Amino acid sequence: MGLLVDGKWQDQWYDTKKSGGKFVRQASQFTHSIGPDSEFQAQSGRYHLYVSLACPWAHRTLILRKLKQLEEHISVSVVHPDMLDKGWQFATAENPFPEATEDHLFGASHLHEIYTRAEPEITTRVTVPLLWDKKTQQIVNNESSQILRIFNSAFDELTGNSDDYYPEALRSEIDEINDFVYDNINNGVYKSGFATTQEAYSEAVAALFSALDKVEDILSKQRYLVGTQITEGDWRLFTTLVRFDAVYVGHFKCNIKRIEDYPNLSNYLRELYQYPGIAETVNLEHIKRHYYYSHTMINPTQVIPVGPELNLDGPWQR
Ligand SMILES: N[C@@H](CCC(=O)N[C@@H](CS)C(=O)NCC(=O)O)C(=O)O
Repeated sequence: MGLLVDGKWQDQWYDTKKSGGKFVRQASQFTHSIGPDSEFQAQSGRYHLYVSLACPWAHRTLILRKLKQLEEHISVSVVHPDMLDKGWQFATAENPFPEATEDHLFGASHLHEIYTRAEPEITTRVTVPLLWDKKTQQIVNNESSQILRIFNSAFDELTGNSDDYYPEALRSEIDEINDFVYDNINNGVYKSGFATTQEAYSEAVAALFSALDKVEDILSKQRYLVGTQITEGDWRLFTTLVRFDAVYVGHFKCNIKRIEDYPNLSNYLRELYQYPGIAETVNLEHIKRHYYYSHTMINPTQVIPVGPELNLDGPWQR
């Protein structure tokens, strides 16, 4: 784990000293869009997505890529789940992992090489997801929430798929629930797990479970977060829920309850997991391995728990 400073890799864990033990997530640096008004046009085969199957932020983009039938238009490289002293690395013949790949574009050994290829003097954290433009050799975007919006609509003419996960009429409701879910749940699990003081941890975990209680209540009255229609808000929540009982309960100490203990959240989770195409985007082997093996500050033995038994394929009722 580390970051690039002036284009040089530095091995360094998140610095929580300045923030009283709290984990503060940094803003993403590349925020271009794709479309007629952009230098980045929607073209088949032009873009490449770098992801980790373990990462909830990258997972969202894989879900939209699948739902919007973009797989044949946007190629993908999948990093190895072990994110160690040089950050995200690619699989190699000596260091393979099922479903992890090499860097299909440049044969790089680490993801930070892709960032410095775009900007040799860059100072940044080296995160997934990352959307790369093969034509201009630039990074288009490394902010998952924006990549979702790009995938939702920018390639519709190419694919003929106009399914809309951010419909105009629901935008303000989606924005509102997204902000709440992001701050308290998506990022809330990280704020709990990466906290380095009791106070910071206790505060984050209380906010997390109060938010889960609120979402449980919403889902007791309606099928999806903003009503009867599935939207990006649901997919953004899903990628945290599907990791929760397997990793966040134990590794991040988010253990007041499990998702399985919430009747509506657990049924909703199973419904979304079984939505056509989604289960194949979920890789629990990468998920468990990444968190338990990479975060040696939290789990220095790197021992990966065997359980829990999950029931994602079980029946659901909504
Ligand atoms: N704001 C980014 C966050 C992405 C992110 O933090 N990804 C994690 C993996 S789950 C990462 O690559 N972390 C490496 C680091 O922070 O050094 C997004 O949503 O796209």
